[in-house]
Amino acid sequence: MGKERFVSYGKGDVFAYRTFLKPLVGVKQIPESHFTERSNIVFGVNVKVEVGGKKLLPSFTEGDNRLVVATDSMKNFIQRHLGSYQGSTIEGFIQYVGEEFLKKYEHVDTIKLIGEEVPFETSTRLSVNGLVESDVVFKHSRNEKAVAQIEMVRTQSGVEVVEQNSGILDLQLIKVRGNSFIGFIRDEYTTLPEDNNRPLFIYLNIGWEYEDLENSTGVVPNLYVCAEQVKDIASSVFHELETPSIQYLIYLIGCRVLERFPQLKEVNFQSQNHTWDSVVEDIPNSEGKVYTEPRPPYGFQRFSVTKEDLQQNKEYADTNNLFK
Ligand SMILES: O=c1[nH]c(=O)c2[nH]c(=O)[nH]c2[nH]1
Repeated sequence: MGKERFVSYGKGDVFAYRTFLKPLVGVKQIPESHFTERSNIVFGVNVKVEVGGKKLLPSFTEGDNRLVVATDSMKNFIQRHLGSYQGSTIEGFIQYVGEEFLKKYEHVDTIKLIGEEVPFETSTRLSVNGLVESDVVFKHSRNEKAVAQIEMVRTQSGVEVVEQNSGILDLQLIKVRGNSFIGFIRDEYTTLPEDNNRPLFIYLNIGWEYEDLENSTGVVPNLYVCAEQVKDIASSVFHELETPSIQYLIYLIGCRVLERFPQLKEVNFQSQNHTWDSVVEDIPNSEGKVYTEPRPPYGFQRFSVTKEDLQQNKEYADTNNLFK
């Protein structure tokens, strides 16, 4: 038997904004973060949907559109379901859309949804008590954003989730001192000098997977992992560590995330090195320097950290008195 042919189609950049979605309150507090809740006064999401199934084959091979749900209708389906969604998270929303879509269109066997946050930050306003957060004006943010993905298949008994993950995209952090990169292989190809004090600028995508799928939706807020908190863990660990490399930094960030959130089974990383190039090394009476953008190309790392890593790292930390 040959491999079954892969058939799918869908819609990208389905933007949907909901005002006054149910707030996410009651999340666990962690020492690395001030974050307490998401007001969800503005909830923005950019969804990509992809559906598949054997019955869609004739639409490709015969031009038979009888079982084609127009991708335009998929867009409407997603947007209208944001109006009826009762929860508070992107994960919960895309799971709801997936379940309802497979219920509505019985000839569709699989659905994959990616939801990227369209982030809005709070802004301040002047009140009689001084500066306070506005509850009506928000600032469109071009910084990092939360993301979630779910993949579901129809089975004989119902619908099964075959993959779920959450994450944060495009987190960009600069640490101005306390970073080295030394001790790497020096041979006939090496031109990079050893550096005891580099301005380390990193781009991070961080993903995480739950032990138990149920916890990913935020229905039990205390067991939901907020991207805002993972971001704060990343910057906190970056601050604490005299970084010998990005490789070791992301490993320790992963261990800390797993320590704070035992409901996760894995944390994974895609990092990029965008360390600035030096232009002015010595400024009189100043610790400062002048830098510019690095020349291409850029370096990158991919790594996943699991519970076993956390255990090993704990033993190491205990014997070396780290994180005290
Ligand atoms: O943190 C780093 N890891 C590397 O593997 C590497 N390679 C390189 O040229 N610079 C860096 N920095």
